[in-house]
Parts: sequence; structure tokens; C-alpha cells
Amino acid sequence: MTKQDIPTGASAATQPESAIQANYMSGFGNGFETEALPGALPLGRNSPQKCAYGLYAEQLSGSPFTAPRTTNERSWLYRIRPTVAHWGDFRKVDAGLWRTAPAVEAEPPIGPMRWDPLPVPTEPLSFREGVRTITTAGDGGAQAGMGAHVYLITRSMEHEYFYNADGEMLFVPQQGDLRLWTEFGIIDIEPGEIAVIPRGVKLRIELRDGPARGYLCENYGGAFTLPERGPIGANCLANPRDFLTPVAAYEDVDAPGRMYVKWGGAIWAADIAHSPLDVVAWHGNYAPYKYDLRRYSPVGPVLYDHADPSIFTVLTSPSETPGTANVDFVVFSDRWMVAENTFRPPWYHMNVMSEFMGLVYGQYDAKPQGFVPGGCSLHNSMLPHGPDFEAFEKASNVELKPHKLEGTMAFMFETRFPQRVTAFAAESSALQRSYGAYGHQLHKHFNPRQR
Ligand SMILES: O=C(O)Cc1cc(O)ccc1O
Ligand SMILES: [Fe+2]
Repeated sequence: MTKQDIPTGASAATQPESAIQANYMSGFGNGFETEALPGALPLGRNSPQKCAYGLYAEQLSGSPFTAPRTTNERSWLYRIRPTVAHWGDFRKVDAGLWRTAPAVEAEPPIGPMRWDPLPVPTEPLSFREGVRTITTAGDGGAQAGMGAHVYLITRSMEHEYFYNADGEMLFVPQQGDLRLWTEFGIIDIEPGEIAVIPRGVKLRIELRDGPARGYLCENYGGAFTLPERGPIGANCLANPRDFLTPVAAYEDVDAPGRMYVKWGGAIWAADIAHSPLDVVAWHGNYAPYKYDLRRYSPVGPVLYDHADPSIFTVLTSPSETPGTANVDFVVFSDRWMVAENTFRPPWYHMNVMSEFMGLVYGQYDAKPQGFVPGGCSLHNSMLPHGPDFEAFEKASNVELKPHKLEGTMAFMFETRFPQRVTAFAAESSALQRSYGAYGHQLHKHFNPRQR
């Protein structure tokens, strides 16, 4: 990109909030550059003696300085005030129902668990107040594992800002559109889309069209990246050009506000006197992004059998062990089922990885009833699971014409670590207490006299 082509963004100082458009640049992990005022980005250097417009230069490092190029992530931010000037007298505040691994609160049952959608309450809840942790895995302090949460939001953050030092946040909206006003620019997301906010990126979350509910994966480990495609080649699955990163947009707001930081498993708050979303220009490869899951191009068996669900990986957070993800984000979206002489839904299985699932819309083929949009399920490490009675009987007897699964969007956060349920999730009235017995309905068909 040449200097002339640098995308420019919005300034909240000059436009009414409602008129501000979210604009994006395409690509995954690119070295982006964007400025909301012409010439705000220094040319050919990161740290000039004086920055244009009296801005401060600040580097945000998402990886160690010395990480190999493929995993080295940092951005340079040119901002009205450096982050230290947005710092206040922090004190711990009530973390509500947000938990961080290790959270040893409830004994996880040795069996599958499933929850109805958590109702969206009428009381005012900002994003930070509305996070309900369902499971935690690994150890946040060791930068390994994840938290799987449901968020319920009934009010926008106003002069309130938040960043998460404990993990990267993957938002999966299920109901209601969100505007993520980040330091790097504005991201609008709706159900069917996702957004990833890297560790340390400040933001304010606004509602767009009423209350919102969705899922949140808090990834304590290595940053989400695209999975290798191996023999699939250069195309399909999630294509890099469909990932969108916002152009620079800034607020020049001097007004009392509050900064919240999730750090060390606790939530801290301080009063501040100005908006920290004051980045006028930035460049680098450490930045938030969004992706429309409906753009995902699934690859699967075109003759027979059911492939492992890893074929539907959108993003992966690798661990130090090759092929052993800290977290995989996997999506089960619209696709044709064509396999011949095949039991087409997921097979019965046990897995060393642990599987947290959610449903954005539609129906999931292994669990046609009971697993409903907004609900979630947990199939923990090495515990048996598979299609329920209804799914088994149907898939074993149906005529195997090409059949399209349509209007469906289920997903999985799959981690190498066993998941612990929180006390909230274990005691919730949304817990389907009889789910653990679904396997008992699968009765014996065995007849040694009939092949
Ligand atoms: O358990 C699940 O429903 C998720 C899943 C789907 C699939 O197609 C194969 C394996 C698997 O774990
Ligand atoms: Fe599974």
C-alpha cells in the first residue's frame, strides 16, 4: 500500500456518533497502516523526535520482541495521550460472574452437560457486568487455556472503557448487533459474524439494536491464527481476504470516565479524565478484526464417511505441541451432505480434547432437539458423546440423497485442557439436568442372526 492509499477513518470529535461508519481493510495478519488525519503516520520510521499533530507514539507488543517472524505481533499507535496518561488509581472491583482458570468452584460431573439459553435480563448490564463464565480450562497465569463465557448486554458502555490483559477475546454474537469502539477503529458485528480483540486492546462496547447475547472465548494462549490448509491448498476454509480490520478512528474526548482492566484474573477500575480511544493513526500486524462466518467455505467428504471436525476449523490458537491446539474455533455451517452409504451426522466418540459448543441459529444435526440457539453444551475430555436417539434413528434410515443443511450455525471451542464448570453454570436453572442420560435412549439393535 502506498502512502497515498492509506485508508483514513473517522473522528468522533468532528462527526455525530450515529453518522460514523465502520470501514475496514481486508486481509489476515497483514502489516496494515491507516490514519484518520492526513500525515499522522510517520513516514519510514516509528519514533520521530516529534510526531505529527503533537501525537505520542506507543508500541503495543502482542508477542515477545524476539518471537519468530511468523508469530511476531506488534503495532505502533499514534495517540493523543500515551496509555500511562490514561492510568488512574486502580482498585479491584467485583468481577461479577466472570471467572479465570484455575477456577475450582464446582465438581464437574463425569458426563455431558447442556444448558438452555441464559435469559437476557431487564436490569442494566454492560458488557463487563454481563459476562457469565460457563467453563474455564488451563491456567490464565500460565497463558494456557481458555474461558468459555456467555455475555448478556442490556446497556452500552458510556465513558467506560475496558481491556483484557489475561486473554484475547473472540466474540460470537447470537442475538443483537454490537459496535466495538476499539483503539484501532470501529467494528460492527451481528449474529453470523465474529470479532477478535487482541489482548491489551482497549474498547467500549455499544448496543446497536436492543439487548444482546452471545458467546465469548477468552483465549489465554497463543493468538488465534488461520489453520494450515495442507493438501487442501491455497483456497477454501476461511480465506484471508474475508477478515476485516478497522481503519483508524479516534475520540478526542475530555470527560470523566472509568477504565476497567481485567488483569491477573481480577477486574480493576480507575477514574480517568479522557477517552483512551484516542489513536489517530496506527500501523502493524497486531489489531482487532472481524469475519463473517457465512463466508466460510467448508470442505468435506464428497464420496463417503464423516471427516474429523478439524476440517471446519476457522481459527486456531496453537500450543507448543504441534497439532495440539490450545483452542480451536470450529464452525458447523450450511453445507451439502452427499456421502454415500454413510452415517452422516457426527459419529459416537471420545476425545482427549474437550468440547464446548454453542448454536448461533438453526439446528445441529447430532442434537436436533434440546440444543437450541443461545444454549451451550460441554463434552469434556475423554467422555463419550454422539448423536441422540432421534438423530441416530433418522440418519440410519433416511434415503441418502444429496441433502443441504441450511440455516444453521453451530460452533465449538475445542481445547486440549479439560474444562471446569463454574459454580454459576453448575447451579444455573438453565442447566438441563437430565441431559446426561440421553445415551440411555439408544437401545440395542444387535441381532446375531441378521447381518
Ligand atoms: O461432538 C460434536 O458434536 C462435535 C463434533 C462434530 C463432528 O462432526 C465430529 C466430531 C465432533 O466432536
Ligand atoms: Fe465431539
